[in-house]
This record gives sequence, structure tokens and C-alpha cells, in this order.
Amino acid sequence: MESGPVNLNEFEELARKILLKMNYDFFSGGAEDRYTLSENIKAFQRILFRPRVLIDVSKIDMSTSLLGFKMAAPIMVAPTGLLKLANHEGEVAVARAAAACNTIMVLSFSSNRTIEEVASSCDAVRFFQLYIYKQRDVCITLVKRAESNGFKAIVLTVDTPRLGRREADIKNKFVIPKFANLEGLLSVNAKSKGGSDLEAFASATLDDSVSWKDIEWLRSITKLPILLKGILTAEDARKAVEARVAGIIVSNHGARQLDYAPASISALEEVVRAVSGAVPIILDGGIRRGTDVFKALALGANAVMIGRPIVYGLAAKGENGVRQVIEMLQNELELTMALNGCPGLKDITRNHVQTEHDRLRSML
Ligand SMILES: Cc1cc2nc3c(=O)[nH]c(=O)nc-3n(C[C@H](O)[C@H](O)[C@H](O)COP(=O)(O)O)c2cc1C
Ligand SMILES: CCCCCCCCCCC(=O)C(=O)O
Repeated sequence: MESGPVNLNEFEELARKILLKMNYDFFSGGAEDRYTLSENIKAFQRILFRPRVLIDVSKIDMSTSLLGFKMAAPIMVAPTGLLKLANHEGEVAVARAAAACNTIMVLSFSSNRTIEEVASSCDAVRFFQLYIYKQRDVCITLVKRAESNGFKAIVLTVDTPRLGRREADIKNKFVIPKFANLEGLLSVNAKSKGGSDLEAFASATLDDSVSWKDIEWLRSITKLPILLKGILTAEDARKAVEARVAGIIVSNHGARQLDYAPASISALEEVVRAVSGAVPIILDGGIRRGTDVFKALALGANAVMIGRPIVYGLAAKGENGVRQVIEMLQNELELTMALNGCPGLKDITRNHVQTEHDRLRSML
């Protein structure tokens, strides 16, 4: 009997075999030369551990909280759109799995199941991800619907004034299913002339004049805490704190936007230093192992989010697959903590990892 996947990479392999090529290419793809896509993985591999021994690790506590909301471990679900292309249950299956694993899911605005369907599917803490659209009334309606359906924060994605150039989608003439949340709100003719429909839709709807003053505008329409997703520099991290956001997500959008942006793990430390504890920091991009989660925490993240592995779990085995993906990562983190001599998250320090910068500095 063939055994099931034993790690997140094997889930990707299974999903690749199951999915239509056009859909697998959309989920797995990155921008242009996909330099950042490979760096998101390789940069983690260049970080090594400095494990400590002879510490009692018979009990490991991974529990934590973010903005006051408790989680079993600092591993959250990143917003990913168009999940009907992976499984007919789409975001509802992901929401149920996240709830079962006692973690926070960020629901993408571009989901194929509505805010209301996800909210009524199970009881859990959830955040809602938003872009700023040319039609501001669409943003207002979505934020109000998220509020009235019990979502606890707004995650504003700020790295997408325009859609990155995803050449696989252009070649495949990628066709998008309906954005469930926009039904009756927005009617746009988004048929590409020979390229990706997503690109056509994005250029018709995304507001590329968005600037820092719009954070104030967003605050004026909601009382929910606002997190900014897509910060990669100390300069922008300081501006985000000045703009009184509740949290920062260090992210390059899974390398789907600006190619040759740094791996998000490589940008983490400068953001952590700039913010110096003022707000929580979440990291996403390239997390495939519990060891990656530990490295991000050691470099100052409060939590991480995972994108593609959730989609692959969903494609491979539906809700159960998503649960297995989250549990695998939680179990791997627990083992990594034990082997590094860290019984609790507070025991994980900068001294537990050695980056390439550390190695270069030690040679000077
Ligand atoms: C298929 C797919 C769809 C995504 N959709 C969104 C989205 O709607 N909004 C958003 O802010 N980020 C979106 N992202 C980016 C993720 O939130 C996250 O930043 C990224 O996937 C993390 O990298 P990882 O996939 O290596 O874990 C998407 C990513 C993928 C792969
Ligand atoms: C009404 C606004 C339309 C915005 C179109 C952009 C959709 C992006 C979909 C998912 C995504 O972020 C991704 O990386 O893919």
C-alpha cells in the first residue's frame, strides 16, 4: 500500500498530479524569471541552527496569541484566491481545517466562497484580506460585510498596485472563475485578448494610485485593526508604524509580484529592527518546514503564514489535506524546538540561528 505524503513538498507533488496544468501553474507560479520564487526557498536553506543541549524539552508549548487572539502555534493561513480551482469546497474547507487546528485564517477578498459562507461554516477567529479598488464603494461594502460576519481584522495587501507579470498564466490564457464576493457589486468585462484574464481583471479594477494617505481612509471606514501585508523594507515598516497599523506582514506575495524583490526571510531582520516591538510582525513566503518556522521566529517574527502548501493540501485531499498540512508543520515545529533546546516560544532567540550575514561578519 502506498503511503500518503509525509511532508509539505510531497503534498505539492500530489497536487501537481491531480490539478489541471493551467490551475497548477496559477497556484505554483511566480513573476517573470521567478528569481524571487526560488530565493524564497533557498534563503531559508542558507540559515543554519546553533542548537543548545541538555535542556528539559519533555514539554513543548507552542501556543501564542496575535492581537489578543489565541492560536495553538504561530502558524497561520495566508490569503489565497480562487480556491475553487483546487477543490469544489474551496475556502470553506480551508476555514474548517484552520478552525480544527486552532489557528487563524486570512480569507482572500478573491475567494470563490462568499464571506458569509465562510463565516457560517464554523466558529473561529478569521481576518479578511482586501485590496483597494478603483471603486471605493466596493471596498466599503466588503469591509462592512467582513465586520458584520465576525472577522476580527483587515489585512490590506499593499504590494499589488498592479498585478505582477505571471508568464505561465499568460501562456495558458488563464481563465478565472467568478469572484464570489463581488457578485452583484462589480461588473467588469475582464476578458483578456489572448493572455491572462486575471491580469485583465486586475488592471480594470485595482487602484494603482493608492498611497499612505489611504491607510487613514481605510481607518475612517472601519474600527477593525488593520495589518499591512507586503512590507519588505525598514523605511516602509517605520511608515506603517507611524500610520498606526496593528501589525506588519513581511511578504513578497509568494514571489508573484515584483521579481528580484528579496526573499521575505532575508528582509525580516531589517523590518524587525525598524519596528522594535511596536507592533507584531508576521512573515510569509517559502515556509515549507517546521525548521523554516523556527528560523523566522528566531529572526524576530511573531508568527508565520503559509500560502501554497494549504492550496496543495486542499487539492490533494480537501479539508482533511489542509488539516494534515497544518498539523505536519505544527509537529515539525515542535520537534525543531525540542532539538534546539527551546521548550517555549520565548526560549527561541536570535542566537539559535546563524545567517549568511553572520558568517560573512565573522570572517571580517
Ligand atoms: C494561488 C495564490 C493566490 C494568492 N492570492 C492572494 C490574495 O488574494 N491576496 C493576497 O494578499 N495574497 C495572495 N497570495 C499571496 C499569499 O497570501 C502569500 O503571501 C504567499 O502565498 C506566501 O508564500 P508561499 O505560497 O510560499 O507560502 C496568493 C498566493 C497564491 C500562491
Ligand atoms: C476587484 C479587484 C480585482 C483584483 C484582482 C487581483 C486579484 C489577485 C488574485 C489573487 C492574488 O493575489 C494572486 O497572487 O494570485
